[in-house]
Amino acid sequence: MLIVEELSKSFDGFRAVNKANLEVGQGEIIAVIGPNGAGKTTLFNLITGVVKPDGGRVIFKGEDITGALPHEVCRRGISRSFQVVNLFQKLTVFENIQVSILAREKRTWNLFASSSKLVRQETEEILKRAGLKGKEGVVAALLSHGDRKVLEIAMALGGNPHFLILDEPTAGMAQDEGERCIDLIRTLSREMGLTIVFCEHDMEMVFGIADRIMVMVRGTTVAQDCCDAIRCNRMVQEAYLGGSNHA
Ligand SMILES: Nc1ncnc2c1ncn2[C@@H]1O[C@H](COP(=O)(O)OP(=O)(O)OP(=O)(O)O)[C@@H](O)[C@H]1O
Repeated sequence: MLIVEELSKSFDGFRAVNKANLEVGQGEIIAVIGPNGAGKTTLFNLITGVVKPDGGRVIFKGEDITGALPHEVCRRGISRSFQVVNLFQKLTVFENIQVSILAREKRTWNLFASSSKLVRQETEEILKRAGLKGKEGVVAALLSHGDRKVLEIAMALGGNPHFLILDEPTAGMAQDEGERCIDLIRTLSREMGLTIVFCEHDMEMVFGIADRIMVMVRGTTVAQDCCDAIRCNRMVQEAYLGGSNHA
């Protein structure tokens, strides 16, 4: 479904992503892991058009989308959440989701216009799916950290994606919030058939949910394999897991 070939990006001569490769099949859950600064977020930025690559290609569903703008990437079915949560703080949970759906349809949200009454059914469905029912009237700024991150995933669903990219979805969450978020990711994969790529530092979560794992070190793909193979990969252990089998 997605092929990343030799993708590269430098910032002021520093190679943040260095000929990275990634292959993602339809319906897979792929974890991208690597130490701080390995280039995971930059890789996601390159795939989603937030940053333009210096070299390499991004092929999605057989089409070359290298360097496409974020809205074009989104229109093709790739949605994402960010490491730092991106919400409309003064809007309610319901309104935030509505905005994301209206944005997909190229309409703008206005509290006093008929648009606010639109897409209610789809908003309700996303609310329910994300487990945010009962919190629809809460202003985003007042949500717990976990709910804010889940709302961001719900907003990504507003783009009606086939492919979801999540940047550290459970970071900073309390254990119960993290478990809820993991359940949500599994549900999105199983029930909606979404293909999901995420990066995460919590190895328990990574090994518990991923079908396959891509390991990045200093901008480069050092391994891409199933969980068991990654766990046993000596190069991964030395480069990332500190030489011992922490995984
Ligand atoms: N816009 C930018 N300008 C300059 N340097 C950047 C920029 N974006 C990323 N970098 C640098 O590129 C490297 C890779 O950063 P990136 O955020 O992609 O790593 P990461 O693997 O996501 O790290 P973390 O796990 O800490 O989030 C870092 O050294 C970072 O400082």
